[in-house]
Amino acid sequence: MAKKKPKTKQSSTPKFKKPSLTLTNQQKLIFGSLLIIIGFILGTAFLSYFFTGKADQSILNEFSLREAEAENWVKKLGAMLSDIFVYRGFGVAAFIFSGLLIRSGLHVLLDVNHAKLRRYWFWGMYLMIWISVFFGFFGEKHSILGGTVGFETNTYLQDYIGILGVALLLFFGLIVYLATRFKITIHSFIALFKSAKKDISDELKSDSEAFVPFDNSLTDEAEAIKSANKVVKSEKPKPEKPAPSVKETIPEPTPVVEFEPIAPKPVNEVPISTFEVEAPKEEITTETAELKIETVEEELSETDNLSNKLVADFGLFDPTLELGKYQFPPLDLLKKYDNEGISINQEELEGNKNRIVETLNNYKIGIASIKATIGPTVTLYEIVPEAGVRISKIKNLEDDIALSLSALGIRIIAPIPGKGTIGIEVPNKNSTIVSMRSVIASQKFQKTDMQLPIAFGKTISNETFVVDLAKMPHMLMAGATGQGKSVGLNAVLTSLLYKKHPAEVKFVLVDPKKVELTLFNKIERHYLAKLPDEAEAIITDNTKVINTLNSLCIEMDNRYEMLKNALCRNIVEYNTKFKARKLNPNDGHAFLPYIVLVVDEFADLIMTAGKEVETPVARLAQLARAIGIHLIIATQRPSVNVITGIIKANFPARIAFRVTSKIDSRTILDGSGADQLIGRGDMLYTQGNELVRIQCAFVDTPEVERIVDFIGAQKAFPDAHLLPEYVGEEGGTNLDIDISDRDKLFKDAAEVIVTAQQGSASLLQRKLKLGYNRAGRLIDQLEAAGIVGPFEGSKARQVLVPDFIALEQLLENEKNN
Ligand SMILES: Nc1ncnc2c1ncn2[C@@H]1O[C@H](COP(=O)(O)OP(=O)(O)OP(=O)(O)O)[C@@H](O)[C@H]1O
Repeated sequence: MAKKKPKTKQSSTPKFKKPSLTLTNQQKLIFGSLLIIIGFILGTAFLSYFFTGKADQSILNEFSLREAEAENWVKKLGAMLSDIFVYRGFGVAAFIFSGLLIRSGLHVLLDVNHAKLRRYWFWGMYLMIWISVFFGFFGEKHSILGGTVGFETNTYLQDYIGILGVALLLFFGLIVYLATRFKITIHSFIALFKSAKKDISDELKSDSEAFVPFDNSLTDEAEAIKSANKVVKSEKPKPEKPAPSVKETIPEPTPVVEFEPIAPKPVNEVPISTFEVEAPKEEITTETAELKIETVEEELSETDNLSNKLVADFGLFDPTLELGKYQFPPLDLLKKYDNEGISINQEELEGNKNRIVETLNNYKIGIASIKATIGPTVTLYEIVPEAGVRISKIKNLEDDIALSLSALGIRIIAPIPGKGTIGIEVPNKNSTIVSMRSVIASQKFQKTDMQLPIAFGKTISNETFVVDLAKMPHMLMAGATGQGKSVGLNAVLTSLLYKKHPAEVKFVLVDPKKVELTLFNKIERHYLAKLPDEAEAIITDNTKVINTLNSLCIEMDNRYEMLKNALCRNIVEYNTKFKARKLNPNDGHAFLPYIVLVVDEFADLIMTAGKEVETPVARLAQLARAIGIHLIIATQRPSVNVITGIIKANFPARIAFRVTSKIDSRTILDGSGADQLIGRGDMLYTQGNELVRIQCAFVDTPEVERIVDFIGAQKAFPDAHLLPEYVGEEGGTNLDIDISDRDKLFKDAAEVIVTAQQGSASLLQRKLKLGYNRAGRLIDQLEAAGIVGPFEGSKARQVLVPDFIALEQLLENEKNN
């Protein structure tokens, strides 16, 4: 397939090329206009030949005689050239040649797109030969239209393949031309045919509607038929909602509860209650529609024609091609547990339900109905109270119900949002493990089209819970020690490793505890990002985190600049455009992988670095969503001096594992609940208002080890993904750099910077394939030469030279001084 061609690979690592045309502007003017004039003269001569050719036959041999006069509008030269090109050459198709000359002249004059010109010439010559052979096919009678080339080629071909053979060959030639030049496919023919058919039937329909007789009775009849049809349509049976697993109605006045057996829900089945987490469908549709409109508009432009051509020739740009043979980790690296799947303890269910009803009855609260939904660790009893019962009354009985059920971790949700019921969550005596394997294997995760899907675990209705980190867009995770945070982080990373190619996502891992994330060192060159001068990708030293965070801010600014130049609003649009080859890598564009920053112990960082950490984190959290940088921050200590107001405001997605106090719960979730969890991966998730209780998927260290070993053993990128360098406050430049001491690549570097109009060392690293130190030195030298401005913190340096000509002049002046 085209996208697997090694050719594409070349384009995936574009090198900066010097402009190949070395003509000066004056030379371009002279040469360009010469070509146009020649083309024009030829065109005139050819046209004249069809009127004056016969008369000029005689003077063709008397070219050198001055007195011999030609009737051609371009006189003797015209007569001779048209004899060569039209009569002895290609007939009417010779006009194409003069057209090509004029077009070439314009290209040289205006200095535009030479690659395109080569294509024009190729297809122009092709068409010339085809037209000439086509007219030649009709014999000597029309020899002037096909020229000698057409006639002779025809007779030659007919001797070998006969008339039918030549006709078929011509037809094939035409198909090749139409298919390649106009991208015509068999489908476009079918579509054309279909639309024509539809137009005709529409027309017939509108005609018949236009001829509705002015007979009232008839019209009424038609109306009646129409409305009858409508009724029939609207009476179509609606799809039935799945029945709840346990449902019972308590008849008045004394409620009697009949508990039916509760069937376990198979994994992946449509749940009883669904928590919509994925983005609404319309959002995606609008985005796609906007993209489509954009594409249609841009297709008109020149650049788009070129990119379409490139896509036709090489296929869409494939960022995964550099590691084309990369294999995703197989499912069997993850452990299968024996006690997976829900086992129902009928006695327990019955007992719990009776106790709930009794407790409520003791307080004179009548129940209209009760049903249970069994989850992996808790069972949700949904109660519909009798009319007139105050909800707050039930809410206040939380402790009493907990006492009567003699269970920890009872949570009352009154009312369940979006439902007219009250929920009582009661932990199961024997909880089941939700394995990472089961959630990764689920259809919901496998078939998802989310950008950064995370399979967290299972909801209370045993439904696999998958969310898109790209939509969150940042996540705060808190919980007391030993309640499942590290497992949660591993579940996030594992989900992404199972779904995203190394070229599509990069992790920046911060692990002050030095133990939790070190395993991921093995996939440094596949999935990790780091600062250019760092030996280790995983950051364990708090002081280094500050540099990394600031570097991410620079990366963010660079990406915004790239998006701005590409007229894109977010990373998805940008990458779509880049894949469609609408963005030129020579202009500083590149495929942007998502970057996920994971901080395992944020409290530790804030305690040691305070504002220095808070400011870049808040900045990233505020701005980085559109450009594909996402933050996941975990902490054991959810106190207000760790999770500050500014951090909280920018992390809408929050996860709480069990915490010890209501205050901690409130700090994370803005409400209680996390203090009533039972631990071991029992968690609450919120992305706004609604709280979802989830049993986090369990992934053990040996499983993660097997995954990273599997990935680590495969071919990797030469280095970890390099983030832009960040020179701390102590960093400065020595502006007295001697011209003779300059790097050999100084001029190339200057050209790269001026072309991209972006003064960043990382750009030089990418384009010229340099290490960090050399690129940094080059930037210093460029600053000394006055090509880029001074260091500006997190922003890219300003480029002080507007274009190539100014650069040439600047360097020339330097030499002369
Ligand atoms: N989703 C889960 N399912 C089952 N058991 C779990 C789950 N998550 C955690 N556990 C159990 O809890 C233990 C502690 O989990 P984990 O190491 O993730 O806690 P932690 O919150 O990261 O603790 P610390 O903050 O001290 O690192 C695990 O070893 C495991 O036995």
